[in-house]
Amino acid sequence: MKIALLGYGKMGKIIEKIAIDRGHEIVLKIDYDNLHELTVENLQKADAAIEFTTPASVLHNIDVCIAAGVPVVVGTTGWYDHIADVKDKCLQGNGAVMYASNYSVGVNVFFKVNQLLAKIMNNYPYYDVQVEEIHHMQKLDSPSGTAITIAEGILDNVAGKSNWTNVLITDNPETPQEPLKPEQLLIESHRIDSVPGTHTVIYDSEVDTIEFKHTAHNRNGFALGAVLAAEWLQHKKGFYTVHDMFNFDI
Ligand SMILES: NC(=O)C1=CN([C@@H]2O[C@H](COP(=O)(O)OP(=O)(O)OC[C@H]3O[C@@H](n4cnc5c(N)ncnc54)[C@H](OP(=O)(O)O)[C@@H]3O)[C@@H](O)[C@H]2O)C=CC1
Ligand SMILES: O=C(O)C1=N[C@H](C(=O)O)C[C@H](O)C1
Repeated sequence: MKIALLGYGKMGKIIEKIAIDRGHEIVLKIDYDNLHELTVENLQKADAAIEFTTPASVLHNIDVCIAAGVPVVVGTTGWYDHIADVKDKCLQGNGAVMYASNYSVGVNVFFKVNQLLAKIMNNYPYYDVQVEEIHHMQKLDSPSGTAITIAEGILDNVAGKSNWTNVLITDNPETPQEPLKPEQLLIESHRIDSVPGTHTVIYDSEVDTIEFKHTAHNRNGFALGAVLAAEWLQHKKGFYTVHDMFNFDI
């Protein structure tokens, strides 16, 4: 398969290696310094595009892929308020778009078990629940997209929680913190060194604590999942999430 890489940063470089190892060819690489090469004509040289850039550029990049008729796997996070608009554009433009807050198999298993755990814990309202995420210092968005997906899995199943709220923990003890309402699900974000991504769901009661945790050791799992998604999306039309590709029903 011929692949266009939109974004050639930490993820783009690993995706390139994994794609080549799987027998694919990279026909276009777009980064901040050659944005003028992102044209419909150039994109049409590819069978699929894989997009890992920034929250500020992702919407434009998806638009160009739809205009070119090239399926696009979107990894960028931090744009999820626009999902409904992007879905409309994709369907109206007869495009093919897949998005996911996290493409790794391990995290997608974690998402599934998180929903099951939340269903069980809904019967025990004396446990309070919160989500914690830790990422590297260069991360632009908070909370992480993965933490949002985890929070949605909890909000769908735990009756005592109605919406999530985010606190980015800084080193500054003066940073004001709003008091939390009981129905708010806290997502605590930490930015430490070069951590690839750690997510923990914590159910806490007076008598004990249950911690459910996923730790990425590197970015290879995210990158492999994105390449698998491009293989899956090739020749399809429509708007998909990674859940359409992974089937963990038992
Ligand atoms: N869904 C998933 O599984 C995962 C998602 N992510 C998400 O992917 C995104 C990228 O992550 P990561 O690779 O670590 O980030 P990086 O900052 O390492 O890479 C982003 C790259 O995009 C480039 N860029 C900026 N603007 C544009 C543009 N308009 N068109 C093309 N390229 C552009 C940047 O160039 P320059 O540096 O010159 O500005 C940079 O090289 C983030 O949103 C992150 O949250 C990350 C891991 C897994
Ligand atoms: O920015 C990152 O690095 C990551 N972003 C994704 C997210 O926001 O959840 C996925 C992964 O955790 C790494």
